[in-house]
Amino acid sequence: MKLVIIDYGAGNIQSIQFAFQRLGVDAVLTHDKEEIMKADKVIFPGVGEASSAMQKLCESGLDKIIPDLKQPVLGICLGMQLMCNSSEEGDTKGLGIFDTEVVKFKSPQPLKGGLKVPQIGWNEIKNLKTDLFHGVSENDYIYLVHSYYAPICNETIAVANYGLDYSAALAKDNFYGVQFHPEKSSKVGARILDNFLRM
Ligand SMILES: NC(=O)CC[C@H](N)C(=O)O
Repeated sequence: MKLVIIDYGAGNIQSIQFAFQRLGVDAVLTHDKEEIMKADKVIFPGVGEASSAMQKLCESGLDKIIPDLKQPVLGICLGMQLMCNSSEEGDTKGLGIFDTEVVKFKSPQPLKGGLKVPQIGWNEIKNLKTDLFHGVSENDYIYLVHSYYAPICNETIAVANYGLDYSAALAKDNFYGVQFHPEKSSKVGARILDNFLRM
């Protein structure tokens, strides 16, 4: 099984690579289009600011191939956000895989209970759908760091609440995206990555 992590200069890729190592799988870090297209599974990571990450992706030409990939693809955090139609962050046009627009948590209102933006820490996931969450329980905890979120939509496969319900994960066809960091989400995160490897 060949697993690649797309390396376009905007990823937290080493921690993801280590997480797969703990599952016994050596992931290849690459920006090579052929290698990405031939892989069995693809991870699309991302941390930082949306428009600069998207710019790097476009400079590498990878924005053209990702939407056409046929194997299971998992976007993580900013990777998931860039798979949506757009992000409010830096007024960024996304890859248009998930049919939704990423927006910012409004601070301090309407967030209730003095919630701070960005959300940093552990939160619960619920309304879990698809085999990505096989063996994961409703209200299990995952780890997140983000200021922007995808609203609930037809492609939502997990929900989190931070002042409002939003998409903790999205799926469409062979594409999956998680707003949280499975590589930093302890046993639950490891289970989700393992489930992805079995798709
Ligand atoms: N942790 C991150 O890199 C966050 C991604 C994105 N800029 C957000 O705030 O939602």
